[in-house]
Amino acid sequence: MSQDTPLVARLSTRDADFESRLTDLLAWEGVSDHGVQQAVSEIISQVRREGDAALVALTCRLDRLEASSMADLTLGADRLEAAYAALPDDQRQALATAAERIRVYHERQKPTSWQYTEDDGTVLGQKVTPLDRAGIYVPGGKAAYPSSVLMNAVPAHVAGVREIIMVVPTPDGVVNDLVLAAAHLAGVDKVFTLGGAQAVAALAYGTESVPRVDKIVGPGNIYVATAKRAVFGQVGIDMIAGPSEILVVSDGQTDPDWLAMDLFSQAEHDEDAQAILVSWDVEHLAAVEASMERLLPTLEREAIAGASLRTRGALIACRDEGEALELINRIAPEHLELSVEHPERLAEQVRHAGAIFMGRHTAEALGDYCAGPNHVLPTSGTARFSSPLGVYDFQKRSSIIHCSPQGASTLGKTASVLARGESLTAHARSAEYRIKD
Ligand SMILES: NC(=O)c1ccc[n+]([C@@H]2O[C@H](COP(=O)([O-])OP(=O)(O)OC[C@H]3O[C@@H](n4cnc5c(N)ncnc54)[C@H](O)[C@@H]3O)[C@@H](O)[C@H]2O)c1
Ligand SMILES: N[C@H](CO)Cc1c[nH]c[nH+]1
Ligand SMILES: [Zn+2]
Repeated sequence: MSQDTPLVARLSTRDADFESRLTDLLAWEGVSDHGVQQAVSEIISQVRREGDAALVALTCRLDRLEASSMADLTLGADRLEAAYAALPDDQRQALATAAERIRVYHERQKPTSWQYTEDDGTVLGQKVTPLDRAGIYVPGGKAAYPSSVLMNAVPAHVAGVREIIMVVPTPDGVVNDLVLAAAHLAGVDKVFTLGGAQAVAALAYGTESVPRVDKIVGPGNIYVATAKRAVFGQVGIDMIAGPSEILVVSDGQTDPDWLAMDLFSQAEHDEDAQAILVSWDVEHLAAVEASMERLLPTLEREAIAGASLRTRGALIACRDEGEALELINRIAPEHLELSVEHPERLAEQVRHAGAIFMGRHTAEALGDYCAGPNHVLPTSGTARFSSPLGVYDFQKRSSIIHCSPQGASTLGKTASVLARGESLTAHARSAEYRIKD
C-alpha cells in the first residue's frame, strides 16, 4: 500500500456508492480465503498423521523455534510458578485484581440445574455438567496476551472444568513470563508452546503428548479461526473470535484524541483488525482524523495500526442517531463504544454487538483487561448469533425425564399414536408396554 493512501477512509451514508463501499470494508476474506484454508487443512492432516513429530516440525518452521522434541514445547507447573513468583509487585497485583474481577463477574453467569414435578409425579428437568477437559488457545503471534489467559481460564474454573490445557505460540522462542504467571494464577493444568492451526489440530485430535480436549475456546488469527472451524464436530468450539474490531459512535462531544486512541487500541492488534468511527458531526470526524494523523507516529506499533487503518479503517458520516443505529446492527461489531451523552437510549436499540461500552469514559481497553466481562468476543458480524465467552461455554446440559407409573401410562398413549404415525412400531410398542389398562 502506498504511503499516499489516506490513513483512514472517509465514507458518508449520503454517497451513492456508500452501500458497496461499506460491504467491501466489512468483507474479511480470512476464514474463507482459499490459500489459508488449504494451508490449514494440510497442517491438520499432518498433525493427525504424524502427531508430535508434526508439531515439532511445524513449530520450528512457522514459529522459528529450535525444538527437537515435545519436551522443548512443554512447560511444567514449576516453570509457571517460578514466573509468577518472579513478577514485579505491580504486575502481580494487577493480575490478581483482574482475575478477581473476572471471577466475580463470571460467578453471576453460573447456570444451575433445575427440575419440576408434574401432578402425576413425573419429574422433568435439566442437569448442568462441566466439560471434562477444555483446550484454551491464547494468541501470541504479534503480541502476548496474559489477559486472554485469564479471560479463558477463569470462566472455565468457575464452570467446574476438570482439566484445562493451554496452548500459546512463542515465536522465535520468546516466552512471555506474564502469560505463564497468569496461567499459574488461573490454575491452568498443562501448557504447550504451540500456536496456529497445528495447536488447534493437536487439541482436537490429540497426539502422544497433547491430550485431546472436549472443546477449544479462545481467539486467534485467521489460521486459528479457520482451523477451529475445520475441527468443529470433532470437538466443540466457542465461536469465531478473529481479528479485533471496534465501532465507535460519537455525538461529537468526546475529545478527538481519546477517540483516536480508542480506535488505535484495536488497530494495533493486527493488520487485519478493524476500527470504525461513526458520527453525524462532520467537523468532529475531521478533528478525530487530525488527531489520528498526529498521534499515530507516537505508537510503538505504528506499522501494524497504520496498516490496519489504511486497509480496513473508516470514518463514517451519517445523518443522525437513527442511521448510526442501523449501521451498528448491520456491522454487529465485536466492541461497540457509545461515546454519547445518553448511551442508555442508544443501547436499548442495539441488537447486535459483542460488548457495549457505555459513555465517554468507558474506554474499550478497560474491558480488554479488568472490567470483568470477557474480552473473547464474536467478530466479523458473528455477534448476530454468538455471545461473549462465558461460563456457559464450559458446560453442557442433559435433559432429565423421570416418569411415574401414571405419567408413563399417560405419555405412552400420546407417544404410541405419534410413533405409529411415523411407522416406528418398536417405539410404539415400547411405549404401549407401560400403558395401564
Ligand atoms: N476476538 C477476541 O476476543 C480477541 C482477543 C485477543 C486477540 N484477538 C485477535 O487475535 C489475533 C492474534 O493473532 P496473532 O497473529 O498475534 O497470534 P495467533 O496466536 O493467533 O497466531 C500465531 C500463529 O499463527 C500461525 N501462522 C502465522 N503465519 C502463518 C502462515 N503463513 N501459515 C500457517 N500458520 C501461520 C503460526 O503458527 C503462529 O503460531 C489478532 O487478530 C487479535 O486481534 C482477538
Ligand atoms: N481487544 C482484544 C479482543 O479483541 C483483547 C485484548 C487483549 N489484550 C488487549 N486486548
Ligand atoms: Zn484489545
